[in-house]
Amino acid sequence: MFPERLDAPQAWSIARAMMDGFNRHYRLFRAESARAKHRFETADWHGQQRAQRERIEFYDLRVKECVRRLDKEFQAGTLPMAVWHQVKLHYIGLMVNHLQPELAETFFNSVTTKILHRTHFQNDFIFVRPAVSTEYIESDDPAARPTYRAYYPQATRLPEMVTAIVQDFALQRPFEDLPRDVALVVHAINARLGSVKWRTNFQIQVLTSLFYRNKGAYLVGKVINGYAELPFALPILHGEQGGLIIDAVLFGEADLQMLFSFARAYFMVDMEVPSAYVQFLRSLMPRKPRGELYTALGLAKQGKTLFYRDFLHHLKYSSDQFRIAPGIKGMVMLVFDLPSFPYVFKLIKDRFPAPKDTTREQVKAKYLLVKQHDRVGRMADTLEYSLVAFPRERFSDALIAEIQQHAPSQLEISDRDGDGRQEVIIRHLYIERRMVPMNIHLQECFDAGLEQPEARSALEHAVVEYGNALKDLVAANIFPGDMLWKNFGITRNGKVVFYDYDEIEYLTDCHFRRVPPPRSEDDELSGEVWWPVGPRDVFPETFAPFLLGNPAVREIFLRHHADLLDVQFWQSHQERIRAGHVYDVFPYDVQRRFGAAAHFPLSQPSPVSGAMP
Ligand SMILES: Nc1ncnc2c1ncn2[C@@H]1O[C@H](COP(=O)(O)OP(=O)(O)OP(=O)(O)O)[C@@H](O)[C@H]1O
Repeated sequence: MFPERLDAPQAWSIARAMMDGFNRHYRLFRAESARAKHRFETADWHGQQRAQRERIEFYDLRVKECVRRLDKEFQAGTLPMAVWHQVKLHYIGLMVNHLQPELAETFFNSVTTKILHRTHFQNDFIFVRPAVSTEYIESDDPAARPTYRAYYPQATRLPEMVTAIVQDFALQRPFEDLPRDVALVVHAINARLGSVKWRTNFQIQVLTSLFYRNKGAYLVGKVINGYAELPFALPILHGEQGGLIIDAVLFGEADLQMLFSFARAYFMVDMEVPSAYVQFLRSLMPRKPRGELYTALGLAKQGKTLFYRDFLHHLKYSSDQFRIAPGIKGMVMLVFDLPSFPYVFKLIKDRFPAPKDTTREQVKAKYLLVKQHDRVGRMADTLEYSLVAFPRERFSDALIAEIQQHAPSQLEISDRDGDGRQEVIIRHLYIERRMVPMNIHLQECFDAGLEQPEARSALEHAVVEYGNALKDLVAANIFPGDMLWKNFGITRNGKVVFYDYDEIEYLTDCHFRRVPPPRSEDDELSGEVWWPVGPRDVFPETFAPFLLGNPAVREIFLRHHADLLDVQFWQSHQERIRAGHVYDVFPYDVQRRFGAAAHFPLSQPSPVSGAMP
């Protein structure tokens, strides 16, 4: 029950201090995101990547700062619960006209859960559920920019309209040839809309901040005509002569999903009302959970909060049991899933068998490296949680036995909150999107029979995509370490994504070597590695025997990606990266590029069909 009177003298000051802490966080977050425009205009690619990496740390730093302040000024840890009740009420009052209330709630939770005991993690003290609505939030500031702008064609034609849309972003770098690019965009829109009649409500709505990431800026919006809405995005890049170019038009939910994929780095976007951005983006991608959209906008803590709320809701409305994930078990990670829920849960085992030579801390460091690095659409993002409780009755006994055997330090089974129900509490885990492991996918193709055209085409797609994934990782200065099929998964859209990070290295830290000539006939005949191998030595010639045992796979791989078996390929890219080159990796099919064929990046256009029949 909430108190009738707010009579604790410190409660208001504590709530105010927490809100100040959040406001400072969002101010810094927003300023860093806004600076992305200048970095883009001046082609400061290394700066952009550094900022993307560093911004991820902002949140935890501000939470720590705030906890320190509360301890110092209010001895927060010693206050009675009656005071915390009132702190929450005052805080709700402070959110009434706030422009980021949902983020402020999450910040409040992060701070209070560092101070209060776990038994108080309930809606009286923290925001288990949101208290404030995010609908129709607008800034009253006359200088504030709206969330999106609407353009109507009445007086103008489509080319003028598209030109105005692009020019309104006032990018401080000239376009190489804007009329040419606008003509290409208009042609694409006309081709897409076909001969439909323009209805009275025909308009184009565009989000007012560009979305920056790596070497690109993305203009995001939708065309509305009658009852139809067509989402679109225009990637703006630097052309070869240094001027700006519109590189393609992406249309529809699938293209946008690829742009906002969980396997890519977070965008930098200058947003005053993030919930309004999320609402707009949701209208373009209705199937993408709101949590993933917040994460894609760099608001990863909010993404985590929403994910967890969705997860608890799913648990309540499902009845299946957690089980060991299908596929080959990991030596380092213990992986389980809930069949009805499209994510996997991964925990680090307590011991690793030979030849694994690593520690829990090193594995965590590799996962962190991936979180902070550009994931180029090829490495799954992970959400990291501590002390997660699951209902015991949802765990199969086999899974409990598995955890007891391989990760006992991570497991507690108890009635933590004293409600008479046993819970499985996992000390530390990662959660990531579930994919179909590649070994299972390939086996399904073989089982269907490669004389079937669909199975053949699915196999071809998977193998070409696998090579592309390796090449995109190269472009991002990543060597996956363990390249076996089982360490890659295939997504709903047929993309191949890597998920096993414990042996990952920067490409520039590896030594790519040729296998030395045999010293004797014995060397030549032995099936063993007889030459000395250093910790980061890699021998590309040796990939074939363990990857390409199947003749059909081998034939496809060699046709498209034989260069991956050549030491020269790896060394030359390593040299370019060392010399400061930042490769382009496009979040869309390279065939979609207007100037396309002229310069493909490292990877190849994918064959069309990726799905299994
Ligand atoms: N995102 C995912 N989607 C579906 N299955 C997954 C996913 N991540 C892991 N798995 C399954 O769990 C298994 C083990 O996961 P992972 O490769 O991460 O563990 P590992 O211990 O690092 O493996 P290794 O022994 O190769 O180092 C995979 O082979 C796969 O079957």
